[in-house]
Formats: sequence, structure tokens, C-alpha cells
Amino acid sequence: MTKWNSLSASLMKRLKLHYQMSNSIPALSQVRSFTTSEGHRPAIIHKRSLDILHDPWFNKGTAFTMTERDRLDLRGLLPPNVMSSEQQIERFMVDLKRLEVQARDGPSDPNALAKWRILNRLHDRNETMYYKVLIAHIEEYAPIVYTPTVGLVCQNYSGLFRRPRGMYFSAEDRGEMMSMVYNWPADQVDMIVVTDGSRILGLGDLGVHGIGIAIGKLDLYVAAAGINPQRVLPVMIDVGTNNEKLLKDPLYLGLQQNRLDGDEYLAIIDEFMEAVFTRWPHVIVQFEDFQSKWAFKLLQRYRNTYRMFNDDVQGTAGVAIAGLLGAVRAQGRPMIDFPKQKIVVAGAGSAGIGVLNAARKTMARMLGNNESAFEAARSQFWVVDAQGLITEERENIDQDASPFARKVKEINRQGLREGASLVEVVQQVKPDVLLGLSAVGGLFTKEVLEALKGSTATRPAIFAMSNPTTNAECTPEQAFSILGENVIFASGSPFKDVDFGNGHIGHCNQGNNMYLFPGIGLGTLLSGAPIVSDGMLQAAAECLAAYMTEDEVHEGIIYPSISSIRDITKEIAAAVIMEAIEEDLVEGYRGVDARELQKFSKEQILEFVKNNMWSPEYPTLVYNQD
Ligand SMILES: NC(=O)C1=CN([C@@H]2O[C@H](COP(=O)(O)OP(=O)(O)OC[C@H]3O[C@@H](n4cnc5c(N)ncnc54)[C@H](O)[C@@H]3O)[C@@H](O)[C@H]2O)C=CC1
Ligand SMILES: CC(=O)C(=O)O
Ligand SMILES: [Mg+2]
Repeated sequence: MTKWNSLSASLMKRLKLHYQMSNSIPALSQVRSFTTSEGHRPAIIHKRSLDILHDPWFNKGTAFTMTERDRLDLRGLLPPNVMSSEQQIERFMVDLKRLEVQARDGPSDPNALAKWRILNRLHDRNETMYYKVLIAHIEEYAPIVYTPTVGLVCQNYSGLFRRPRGMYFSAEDRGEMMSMVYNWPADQVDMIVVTDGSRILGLGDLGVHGIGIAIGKLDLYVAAAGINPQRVLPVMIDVGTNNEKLLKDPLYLGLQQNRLDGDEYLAIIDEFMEAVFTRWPHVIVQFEDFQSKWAFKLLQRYRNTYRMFNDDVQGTAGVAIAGLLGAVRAQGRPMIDFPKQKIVVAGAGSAGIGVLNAARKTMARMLGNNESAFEAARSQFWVVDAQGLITEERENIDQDASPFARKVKEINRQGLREGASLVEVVQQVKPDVLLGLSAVGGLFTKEVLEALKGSTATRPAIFAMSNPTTNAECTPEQAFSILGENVIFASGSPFKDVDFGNGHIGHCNQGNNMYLFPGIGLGTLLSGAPIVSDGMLQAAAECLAAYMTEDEVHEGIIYPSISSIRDITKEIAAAVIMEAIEEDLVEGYRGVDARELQKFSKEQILEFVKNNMWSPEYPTLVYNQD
């Protein structure tokens, strides 16, 4: 204060002198308004960065101006749109009122958002307790912190936003990212989940509000994989949005401009990757919910240089493979019969194409792993997108989908044609599996499900994998009521099992990449591998498939219960490490170097994984003045 008083006095003196010289001395109130750019005496604070945001006395949230953000090392720690305090109040009030509306006609669980808020407040106050609650009640709260509620959270994020969590890099930050990363308080970051918000679950472009999905995924990294919560970082790269509603919404938290594209877009993602790997060379970056157009390109661009993977393309593929192999076993057939399965896939985006590529490779491996095996495997798939069946006749065919375009001769024989509808395809092909990654709720209509009755499989399988719940291609009730008790059913978001009322239960499996990505991340981290190889991903998928017992698959249970996710993740991480050893990719982790790791038995690797999983326990605290 003393310092300020003398500074203020000398400033007044200088101002007075200036105005005397210009012959017009202003009133005292006018002079005061010159004292700071904000027009008030500043508060001297002894904090910077996140400590300010976490201090209710000084925090202004989204109202920090850009100059203040730079001055106080806050750049990147808040969403990019600077708001007035009036806008902040309006955002709060809109959200408050929305709660009443939601309680009347909101989602199937009208309390889901309220539960999310309570958990989020606990997360803000006490991380250890938050993760204790989440781990102990994972089955109950995964649907709140993850799909489906996380989708609703992202859709309502402008109202729900209180304290920032994670970092924001925007198109306005070009050239600044290398220094901005140092605004993050942690010297060690193990896991980053990054999104550009362009395709959040099946909800489309949610712009900067998509950060909720990165936060939700990292919650599972902590709960399932035991990644230390102080070493995770959710990231939003805000390159604008093409969502017209958000572009017009005065309460939107992101940049109100259309998405950057082409080289401008790439330059931003490149700069981000360079910045985070410069500060944290051993971090793993999970790309999440990027629109397909960029998902594949970015994966190809970075996968051989950086420790990264794309969850929607690669994580989903592994989970689908595990489920598809489970479905073969559920039919009472050996897994090696997988290449005989006829599979219709609805949806040819990042997830659908990721699954198709991995399933084709798995079949080809089983058939001898040569060119003819790869070609034979191709003919087991029929792909239907928004324009119907994809064939070689498709104009401007997407290059990622083209390997799965059916040959004209083949489809003529099958009584099909370019653009044939899903019902027609199912009627003619009589598939063993119908798999949906279309983001279109209810796509598997009564007619489609009726057509599946003609399946040549003893137990046809339906994977309605789109998220959140409202986007599921069909519900388990619809599937079981039309196709009977024998059908195998999996959905991306959780549904309740169906009670047939005759003592039998129709199992609703959750086919979601949450069973894989935590183990892929943990295994990669502990192996020290510099990249995430195809082999490591394959090992993760095979481990998940092998987790299910014969009895379980015969009962139609092809994925484990989420309550055992910590155990599954440990097994998957160990499988990933073993594959990294096999491929000579390990570089060690902390005190365990590569050579030591290479000598570990399977049991020792499992022990090593277990010992490196963080558990929420209060540490003893000691004060040290330095
Ligand atoms: N269960 C899981 O673990 C995962 C589920 N997903 C879900 O998959 C869905 C799709 O994700 P992306 O592939 O990234 O999206 P995307 O937008 O890239 O692809 C959607 C695809 O569906 C097609 N489509 C649209 N309408 C259709 C229709 N009427 N019939 C057939 N196909 C139609 C589009 O042409 C496009 O090929 C989302 O809902 C997402 O939540 C994604 C990743 C993991
Ligand atoms: C589960 C997931 O990653 C998605 O729906 O995009
Ligand atoms: Mg995703």
C-alpha cells in the first residue's frame, strides 16, 4: 500500500504538472480516473496464474481483460471470449432458470445436470475426495461425468462454467503458445486430452464448450488408470465454430468467428503440439472429437513423431474389435471364424472408418496376413453413410471410405446399388452384425430391425454405438422386442438391462472406448514408448476381448461391467507394455529403465503397473517457508 501511495502521489504530481502546462487543470475526480486503465486503484496481490482464479476474493473469471491476462500469467487459462460483468450475471441467470426448465421436460434423468454440478463443485474444492467418490461409485457417476451427461454439460457450458479447468489455445494466440504453456502450474504433465470442439459426441460442433469432453475423459484417466490428477491437462483449441447458434449467442465463451481451415488450421495445431512437447517431452496427447476431416489427417501427421493417438479412430476401433470377437464367441463359434462374419456398418466418419480398418486388418491376419487375405476381408463389409450404400460409383468419394466401396459387379449380384438404403442392405445381405456409428438416433428403425430377422447368424449382434443416449441407433428394448432374447446388444452410452419377465435378462453392454483409452495411455506412459504403435493398440484390443469368460459371452455379456474398469485398465496397460517391449519401443519410466523393464515377467509388469497407479489418499502435509 505504501508503495502504491507514493507511486500515486508522484503520478498525481506529474499529471498536475502536465495539465498546468496545458493550462487546464482537471478536477480531482478526473485525475483519479487516470490512475489505472480500469479506473480504480488496483489491488496489490501476491499471486499469479491459477492461484488468482482459485481465490474468490480476486477472481474475475471470464471478465479478466486480455492485458490483465498477460500481466498476471492468465493467458490460456480462461476461455478466449472476454466478458463484461453484466454478461457474466446474465449467463448465471440463464443457467439458473434453465434448471427449472430441465426439471420439467429435460433429459431422462432430470437430476443429471444437478448431480454434475454437485460433483464439479467437489472437484473444485477437494480433488482427493472427488476421485474417492468417483472410483467408489463409478457405475453410478461415470454417466454423469462422462457420456451421456457430459454431452448435456457441453451443450449448456456457458451457463455451467464457473472455475476454468484446463487450458485454452485460440486462433488469437498464434505465436504465443510456446510461452503460454508455462502458465500451467504443473512441471509434469502425463496426459493431455485435446479437442477442437468440432464434433462433440454425436452433438456436432459445440465450439469452445467442447472442453467438457476433454475434462470428462481425463476424469476417467484418473479414476480408471490412476493417472495422478495433478498431471492431467484438458485442452481446448479454439479455432472458431461453424455452429450458427453459438456464433450468434452473446453468452458464448469462445471466439465468435467461423472455423479456420486448411493451412491456417494446421499451423495452429502444429504450434500447439510443438509447445506442449517442448515443455513436457514425455506427455501423451489424446486427440478427441475432432471432425473426421481432420481426425485422420492429424493422426497421420503426428503419429510417427509424437506420443499421441486419436481415441475416436483408434480407441473405438479396439473396443469394437473386442466386442465383435465376443459376438462370434457368443454364437458358439471360435474367434478364428471372425473373417466369416458379414458386417453392415452405418456411419463412415472417424469412428466408423477406424472400426472398418481395424476389423479388416484383424480378419486379414486370421486369414494369413497376405494381400489376398486383405482383399478377401474387404468383401465382408457393407458401409452405409448419409447417402446410402457406398459403392465404387459414388461421386467424390471420401478417400478414407473408398477402400470399403463395394464393387459394382458384387452389389448387382446381391440385388443392391449405389446409395441403397440401410433397410435394403440389411434385407439383402442378412448380416451377422449391424454396427452403428452414425450419430443418428433411432436410425435402426423397426423396419431395419425386422430386416435383421433374416440374419444368417444364430445370434445376430447389434452395436448402437453413437453417443449420447439420444443418438443411439436403437434402444435395447427395441432390439430385444423385435429380435428376441438371443440377440447380442451393445450401445455407446449406458442403458439398463432388459428384464424379459420370464426370469431371463437381456444384457445391455456398453461398447465405449472408455474400456481402452485409459489402458492405452497408462501402458504407453509406463513403457516410455515414444509413439503409440498399431501393435500396442492391437494388444490392448485383444486383452479386452480375452477379459470376458466363455460363460459371460454365452450369456450375451461381451464387455465387462464398468465397476471393474480399474482392473481391466491395469491388464490393458500391462498388455500395451508387453507389446512395446516386443517391438523394442520401451524407454523406461522414472526409476525403471528400458533394460530392467525388458526383463520383467508378466506378473512383474502387472505389479509395476499397479504400483504406479495413483489412488486418492490424503497425503501428510508439512509447511515449508521456502
Ligand atoms: N461408442 C464409442 O466408443 C464411440 C462412439 N462414437 C460415436 O460415433 C458417432 C459418429 O462419430 P464420427 O464417426 O466421428 O462422426 P462423423 O460425423 O465423422 O460421422 C458420421 C457418419 O455417419 C453418417 N451418417 C449420417 N447420417 C446417416 C444415416 N442416416 N445413415 C447412415 N449413416 C449416416 C455420415 O455420413 C458420416 O459418415 C458419434 O455419435 C459418436 O458419439 C464415436 C467414438 C467412440
Ligand atoms: C465415446 C466417444 O469418444 C465419442 O462418442 O466420441
Ligand atoms: Mg470421442
